[in-house]
Amino acid sequence: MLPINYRGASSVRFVPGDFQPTAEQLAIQRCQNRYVIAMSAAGSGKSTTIALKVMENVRYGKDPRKILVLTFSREAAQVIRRMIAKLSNDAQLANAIRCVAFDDFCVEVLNGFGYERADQLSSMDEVCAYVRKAAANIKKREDDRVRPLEIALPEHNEQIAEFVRNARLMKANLLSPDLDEDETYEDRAIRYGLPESFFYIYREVERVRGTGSYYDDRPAAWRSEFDATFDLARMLIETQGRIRMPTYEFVAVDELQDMNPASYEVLKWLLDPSRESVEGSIAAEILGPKPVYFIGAGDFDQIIHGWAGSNIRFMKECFGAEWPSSSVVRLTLSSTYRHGPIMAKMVSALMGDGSDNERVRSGRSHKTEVRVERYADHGAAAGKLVTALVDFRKRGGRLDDTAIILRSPYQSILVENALFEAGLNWRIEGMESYLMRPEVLALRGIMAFALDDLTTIPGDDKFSRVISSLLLWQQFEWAPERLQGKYLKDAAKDPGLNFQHFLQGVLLRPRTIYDRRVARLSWERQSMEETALLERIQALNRSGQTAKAEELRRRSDYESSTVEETSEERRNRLRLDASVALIRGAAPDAPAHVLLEQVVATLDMKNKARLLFVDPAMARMVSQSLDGFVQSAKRRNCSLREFANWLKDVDIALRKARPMNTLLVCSVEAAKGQEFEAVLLPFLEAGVFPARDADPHEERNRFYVAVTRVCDELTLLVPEDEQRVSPYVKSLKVARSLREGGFLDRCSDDNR
Ligand SMILES: Nc1ncnc2c1ncn2[C@@H]1O[C@H](COP(=O)(O)OP(=O)(O)OP(=O)(O)O)[C@@H](O)[C@H]1O
Repeated sequence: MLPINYRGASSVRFVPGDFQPTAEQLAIQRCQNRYVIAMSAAGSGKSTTIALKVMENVRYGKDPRKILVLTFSREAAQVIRRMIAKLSNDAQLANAIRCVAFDDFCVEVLNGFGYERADQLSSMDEVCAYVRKAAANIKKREDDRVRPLEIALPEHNEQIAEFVRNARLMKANLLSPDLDEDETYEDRAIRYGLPESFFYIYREVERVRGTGSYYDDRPAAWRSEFDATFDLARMLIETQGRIRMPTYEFVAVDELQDMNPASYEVLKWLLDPSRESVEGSIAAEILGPKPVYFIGAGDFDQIIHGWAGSNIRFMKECFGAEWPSSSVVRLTLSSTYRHGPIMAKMVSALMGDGSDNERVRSGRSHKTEVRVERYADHGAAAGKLVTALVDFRKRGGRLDDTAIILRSPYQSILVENALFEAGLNWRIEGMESYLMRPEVLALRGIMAFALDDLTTIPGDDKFSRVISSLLLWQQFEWAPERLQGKYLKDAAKDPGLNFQHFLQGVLLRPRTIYDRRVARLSWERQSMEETALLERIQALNRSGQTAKAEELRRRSDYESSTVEETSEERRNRLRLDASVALIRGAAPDAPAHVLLEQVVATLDMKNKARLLFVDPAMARMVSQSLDGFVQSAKRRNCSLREFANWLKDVDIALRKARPMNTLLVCSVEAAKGQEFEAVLLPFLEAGVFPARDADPHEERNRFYVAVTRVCDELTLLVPEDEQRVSPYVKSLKVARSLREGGFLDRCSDDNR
């Protein structure tokens, strides 16, 4: 049943009035059960069905403001909102319905409690500082004890990264940092198969973070990703729901496979009707609580957030276990409407058990073209991407409905450069443009300084971003307050001058006792202290205590003239100095890539990456990014000044890009929940996708998510050397699927 006016090349894939739900969708839409669960394949219309169900609720009188749609990414929340708008042809209605990512929803609820807002940390590296602090607290405490415990504290980045990952899993599983009654650390260690020391640190980090009991006045000081969900879930358990949660009459969760025990706890409270009477609504007290209706839709094969506690066992065994079975219905959506029969066959081959069982059928007669392109090296792959895009556009394809999906952020260097050279506009989701990555910004900052041309880095935010990157790479300790507030505002007035001052006067000058002391203060505080000192000296002089005044002045002079550097600080300073000298001493036409390679080596950036980035995979990625940056200079084959100016042009092009006629370059995570007329997947080779050391199961799911984003045209770029082709591309059995689908003539590759 698919009499739909399909529009092919358009991101609006149906005409609002013409849309006809399938029988399966109608069954879900009209189902009267209180809890509806639909687990089915990618593109089978889950989000669409959620949108239909939401509209059905509105049609039957539910206030749109009493409807909540939760997803697990902001992009996916946008997709549902757009679907509601399209299906209902009513943007206002779509805006009235709350569509929001789960953790953002929890942040909003927690902020509504009137606490001061917690700092939201976005990277593992930011969390790392707090782990170190907690480890130092434990060490100090144990050192003070007569019989200190033997606790192995994490010191190196890799240990800290492992700690952060395990702590996330514990939080996803709602494990309180405090021991239960009669429980010992040893019990916990045995139960969860982790060392005892993990639980000591977990407890201390959470104490420092101050998750704060609801009855406690102390709010959390900071939250990293998913902490808000954990905090809210714990508060709900602790207060037995006697806190002001917003109430809804219908709740939908898309990407249900990403639920974990913590998010489930929040969901349970949202679905618990007895809360209304707790809030004292008179109507609720007389009539009894109104039931809250629920729909959840997901796909087990799309679990790519195992580190955040998503797992099939929980979903199959625990999710909804306490709901009365008569109220729960599990319905399915068996056909995909995103892509045609060939893709459906390929997906079945990729995810199947080796048998010929179809995992998913296509409900579309419309074909999905599949191409496999071979490349000699990554530079050639980027060139082939551009050729494919230009050809696609010539055939009437829309770039704003096209995505290049990347496995790893460093891969964007070649891709962005190739797009720029071809005059194609792009935007980025789920990662940063390589131009804004800290290692590249640090190099651009050094180039700008040595060449004495800060205009090569455009944008009002350049000052703070370049300085933050340089501070990071120079391992230079500066209070975060110094990068905010007045100093930056002043600096922005004349960034060139201030940048020179910053490098010359701060990073390249040996640190004195005074520098070290004020590095921990804000600029305002430093200036207050300086004024106070002057006033004190003047007052002493006025009152005739000249010796005391002289003593104060001498002490202050001593502090500002006595160098106090660690050997590491000295090494880093000298390395920076040598890098600047190297650029300044080079001939004006010396090739950029040769100089950059020397600068990267002089600064020892690759080894430093292992020290700076907590996650080893991140350190590896940074190293690859540095190589990619040098390679892109080599491809330009120009002087450093020309290269810096060329980077400026790329930067300006990216800043100017608007969604219209702009293709998307994104991570798999950001692509999840979205779909595109054309999808291009470059660099599909063993060790790259699947990435080395990644969980193979999750990696295969990641590949599945990436390929299933396509509607009409899929381009897979693989190496010429068959041995190096990604095993996932091989499992798609492209040629076989095309042959069986009766489209062998369309196969541009003999990939079996
Ligand atoms: N009844 C239908 N007729 C035609 N097209 C449909 C129908 N239902 C859904 N679609 C289309 O199928 C495509 C996939 O739908 P949707 O995004 O809802 O799938 P999904 O299962 O949520 O996908 P994923 O899990 O990959 O995010 C969309 O383009 C949607 O418009």
